Order: sequence, then C-alpha cells, then structure tokens
Amino acid sequence: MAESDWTFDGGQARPSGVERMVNVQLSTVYGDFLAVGYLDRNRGDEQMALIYGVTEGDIGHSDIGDGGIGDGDIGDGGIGDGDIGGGELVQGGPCDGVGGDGMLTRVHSECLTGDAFGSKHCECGEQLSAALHAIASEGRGVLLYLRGHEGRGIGLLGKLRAMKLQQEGLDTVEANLALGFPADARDYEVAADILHDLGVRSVRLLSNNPRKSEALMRHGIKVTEQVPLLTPPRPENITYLRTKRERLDHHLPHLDRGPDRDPELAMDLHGAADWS
Ligand SMILES: Nc1nc2c(ncn2[C@@H]2O[C@H](COP(=O)(O)OP(=O)(O)OP(=O)(O)O)[C@@H](O)[C@H]2O)c(=O)[nH]1
Ligand SMILES: [Zn+2]
Repeated sequence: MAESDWTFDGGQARPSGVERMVNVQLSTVYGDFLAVGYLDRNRGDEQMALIYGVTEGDIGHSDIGDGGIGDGDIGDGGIGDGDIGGGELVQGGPCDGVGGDGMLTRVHSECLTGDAFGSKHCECGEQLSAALHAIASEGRGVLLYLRGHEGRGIGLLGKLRAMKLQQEGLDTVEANLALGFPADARDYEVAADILHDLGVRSVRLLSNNPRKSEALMRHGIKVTEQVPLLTPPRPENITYLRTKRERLDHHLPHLDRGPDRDPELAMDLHGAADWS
C-alpha cells in the first residue's frame, strides 16, 4: 500500500478512506479554483475539495488514488510543501502542512435548501459564499463541500421533517431527537482524510462550531485558529441561530448586536449578504 493510502489520526496510522479521482480547473464568480474530486471508499459518496492558489499543473497527476497534491504521497509534496500563492510547488520534501499560520479552510456541510435555493431558515448559503470570498481574498485556501452531511447528517428528508417540526414549535435539537436522530450525526473522518491527502495538516478553520474543530483534531488535523464566519441574523433564522448558540455551543456573539454597534462584525462577514 502506498504511503498516500494511509492517514494519521492522533499519531495512529490507518488506511485512508478516500481516493483522489480527478482534478479540474473551476472558474467561479469568486475566482478560479482547482476542483479535486474524491471517492469515499467507505460510504461510496463522491466528494469535492475546492482549492484556491494552485493550478492543475502545480499538483501534477490527477491519476488516481496514488497522488496527493504535488505528486502526492502523504508527507511528500502536499500543499504545504508548495508556494501556493506563487503557484509554485516544491516537491519531495517532508510535508509540514501549511506552515505557521495554517491553511484557511472551510469544511462545509451540504445544505441543498440553503446552498442552492437561498433558504432563510439557515445561514448555510451565506456562509458558503462568505467562505469562498474569504479564501479567494486570502489568495489561498481550501473548501471541502461535504456530501452526506445534509441536515447535520440526517439526510435531506430528515432535515425537511425536522424543519416542519420547527415550524410547529420545536427547536432544531428537539426536532432531530423527536425524529429519532441524534442532535448532530455528522462525522468528519472523510474531511480529515481529504486534508491529509492534500498535505494539509494545519488549518485556520472558517467556522463558528467548536465541535467541528474538535472533530477534525481528533482525526489528526491541527486547528490553529477558528475564524468566525458570522452572517447577519434575520427574523426567519434568529431562533434557529440562538438555538445553535445555546444548545450546540456555536460561537455566535453577534446575535444580540447589530453591525452599527459592532463594526468589526462586518469584516467577519467576508462578503456575506448585506445587513438588512
Ligand atoms: N437537522 C437539521 N439540520 C439543519 C437544519 N438547518 C440546517 N441544517 C443543516 O445543518 C448543516 C450545517 O450545520 P450548522 O450546525 O448550521 O453549522 P456548522 O457547519 O456545524 O457550523 P459552521 O462551521 O459555523 O457553519 C447543514 O448540513 C444543513 O443542512 C435543521 O433545521 N435541522
Ligand atoms: Zn442550511
């Protein structure tokens, strides 16, 4: 088994659950990214990472299963070995992750209603947009769009049922529990495996959720900083956001303040929709 087929959780080596299948340039309204497609060997999910600041040429082969970024063995030419901002990848040395400050990274849970349809029930779509803006502004970074995380891991139908229960008065945690699901059923092993494959060992995580940081760290990804990804509360989602703060420990300090009273907040939005 090649070195790239292993990943490291808390110092323990285990077979990686992902296989890198394809790299392709992806121009977006936020900038030009490299899309890297993976197969989750365990669940069969197709997954994708969007990387800013590298080109397909920089990362070498898109052949498959045997290459991290820059030729790919873990510890051998990952993103962290390259000068991503300059588009030049130095191969062959030991991988130090992204170095001192960490790679600006968003690990985004799939949300069809928010990401694709602009639902106001949650803030996922605005966070996705803000994260891509932030990564492009920084000049480098990674976004993982995690399939299988829909509805905090309970699936689309589960989430729609949970939303219906919320319209009847339950909060988001109560709704999951009433349907027989845990409050949060997500697993981050596949995210850690993809980051390992890319040679990213250390991240500044765009997230308000400390449990997400803890989960990544349990899987061997060092989180050097949790970078807030705050969006303007709306009448439609304020209860939902307060529940996340009060019951799921999310850092959402802005919910009781407005941008006028907290001018720094607007900077945290990284291009999220205007306050209104
Ligand atoms: N079960 C359930 N899931 C929801 C609901 N609204 C949004 N989601 C899902 O929640 C997931 C996002 O999780 P959140 O808890 O909002 O945020 P997070 O990703 O943990 O934290 P951040 O990194 O700060 O965004 C997405 O997969 C959404 O589909 C809901 O009412 N019930
Ligand atoms: Zn959502």
